[in-house]
Amino acid sequence: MAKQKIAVVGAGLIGLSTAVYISESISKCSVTVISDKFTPNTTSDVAAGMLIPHTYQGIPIHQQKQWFRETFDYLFEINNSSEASDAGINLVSGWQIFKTIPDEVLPFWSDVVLGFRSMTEEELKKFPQHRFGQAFTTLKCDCPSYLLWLEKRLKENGCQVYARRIEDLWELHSKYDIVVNCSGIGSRELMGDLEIHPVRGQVLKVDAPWVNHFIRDGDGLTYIYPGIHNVTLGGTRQKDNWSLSPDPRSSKDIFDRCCALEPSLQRAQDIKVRVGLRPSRLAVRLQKEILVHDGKKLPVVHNYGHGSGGFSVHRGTAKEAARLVGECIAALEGSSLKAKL
Ligand SMILES: Cc1cc2nc3c(=O)[nH]c(=O)nc-3n(C[C@H](O)[C@H](O)[C@H](O)COP(=O)(O)OP(=O)(O)OC[C@H]3O[C@@H](n4cnc5c(N)ncnc54)[C@H](O)[C@@H]3O)c2cc1C
Ligand SMILES: O=C([O-])CC(=O)C(=O)O
Repeated sequence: MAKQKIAVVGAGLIGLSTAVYISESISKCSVTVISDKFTPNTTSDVAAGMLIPHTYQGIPIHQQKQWFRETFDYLFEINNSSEASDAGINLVSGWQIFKTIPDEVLPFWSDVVLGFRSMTEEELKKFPQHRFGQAFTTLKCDCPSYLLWLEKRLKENGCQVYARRIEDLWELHSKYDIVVNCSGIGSRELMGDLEIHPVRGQVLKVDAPWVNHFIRDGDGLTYIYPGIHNVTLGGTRQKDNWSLSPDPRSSKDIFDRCCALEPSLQRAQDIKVRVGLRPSRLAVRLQKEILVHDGKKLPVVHNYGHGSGGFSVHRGTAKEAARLVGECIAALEGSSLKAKL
């Protein structure tokens, strides 16, 4: 049976990780990634890259937990290998702190991260405005390094990569058997999906090598995340704001909020401002769709809408997308067999 030709649209975290998973798990296919932007110019490059899940309201918790666990285990294995520095993965310990006791004292992901516990009174003394906290160790990606590492994996696996904007998925019908749509916020235009909307995030990437413990305010707005090459200071969450221009007032506000939690950041150097649009949706769209045009069919697998939590679940959603691609291949093989009989 001839190899099925698969096009993956999008070269952010989700497109690259899905293409890698497909190329490693399905032998009877060839994989091509097509995207108008690549690292370092995607939303995924801007992210802090911390593995702390955000809850998707439209997805059962057991499913989200499984995606997180698969992602955590995958990156933990890389972290424990000689690939860790190339892939930009590090383990980081720290605190998530709350001004009032949260409803969820034990979040669903507490037994996936390492050493989860409540903070002690002694630890909380550092944060006089906060009454409660959780201490744990998790993983962090240096996002541009991780995206380059995924691109390298793709090329080693014999995948093709093309720079091109797709106006309509149907353009791919003449050359490809199956399309995997990982276009993130681009799906609003490409699929006409009005459920997906931007949540603008502005962060600062600073040089402060003495900061090696993360701090996240439980409201999710303020965070200090030390990584391999810099410390990410966040942030903003501006719903339906499409502006990619840095806002100087937000930068000052982020810096002040972070310094209030970690005063030594006043000495941070080399402050760079980055802005990204989180591709937000009530639920990640992870499903098959058959496009039909003039009686011809094009199977599509969607994998987009990861919002604030793409890094935390990407390997799990890539695995699920690959399973759906496998189902499309089985259906195509079944129908070509029938046609021959
Ligand atoms: C400030 C900020 C901080 C964040 N921090 C974290 C964090 O700490 N932890 C975490 O888990 N998540 C975090 N996130 C969320 C995470 O960045 C996203 O969930 C993830 O990057 C989404 O990846 P993606 O591949 O879907 O999107 P993108 O990176 O936007 O990739 C989409 C790709 O599709 C391509 N594309 C779109 N339309 C078309 C088209 N028509 N034709 C061709 N190509 C197309 C684009 O060029 C791009 O390559 C953060 C996000 C932001 C903005
Ligand atoms: O909330 C966090 O800790 C970081 C993040 O995912 C974001 O800013 O989207």
